[in-house]
Amino acid sequence: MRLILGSGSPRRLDLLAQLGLVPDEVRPPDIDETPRMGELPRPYCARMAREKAEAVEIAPDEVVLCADTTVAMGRRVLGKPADEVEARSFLDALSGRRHMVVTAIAVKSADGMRQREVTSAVRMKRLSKTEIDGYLATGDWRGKAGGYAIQGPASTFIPWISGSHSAVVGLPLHETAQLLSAAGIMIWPTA
Ligand SMILES: Cc1cn([C@H]2C[C@H](O)[C@@H](COP(=O)(O)OP(=O)(O)OP(=O)(O)O)O2)c(=O)[nH]c1=O
Repeated sequence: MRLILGSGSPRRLDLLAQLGLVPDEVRPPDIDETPRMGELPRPYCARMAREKAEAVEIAPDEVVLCADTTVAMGRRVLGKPADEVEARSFLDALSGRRHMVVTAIAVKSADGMRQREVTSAVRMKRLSKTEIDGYLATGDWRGKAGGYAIQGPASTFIPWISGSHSAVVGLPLHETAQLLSAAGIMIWPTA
């Protein structure tokens, strides 16, 4: 079986490497990521992962892995900020509060689609203007759901998480290994 990573996220490539997997090809999907009116974060995230997998063409001997990470403030979806102004508004909203990070994965092969989603709780300290200004200046918020990345300088803002660290970064490795194995990708090579 050939493994296709249906993602342009360098984080997902790195996380996959932690399973000892190097994709045979990377095929980033191009879909409309606009949430529907009133769509809640978890169903939105699951829909995104599924639509990404549906958008990637595969041959009968290929398995494609797609994922979506969404930050949820209550019923509100915080996606990737379009610009620094939006990133600041996200950080203002997250400051001093607990939020959820949902990552959904979808694995598609000739025998169908398998999906999982993982929700983690993350607490962010109360941020001062100096901290927000300083963090925005690093540019690390770009392309990150909610306008921060737990694996970068924003980790100094996060005293506590409950859930899966790899899921917050972009790919829940436990569930990813399960779905890929079920689809015929060998994780632990036999001698
Ligand atoms: C919350 C959080 C998100 N992120 C990243 C992971 C994802 O790359 C990104 C969320 O955007 P996604 O839409 O999930 O993914 P993407 O657009 O980067 O890539 P693709 O659709 O091609 O798979 O936010 C972090 O790196 N660290 C974090 O702590």
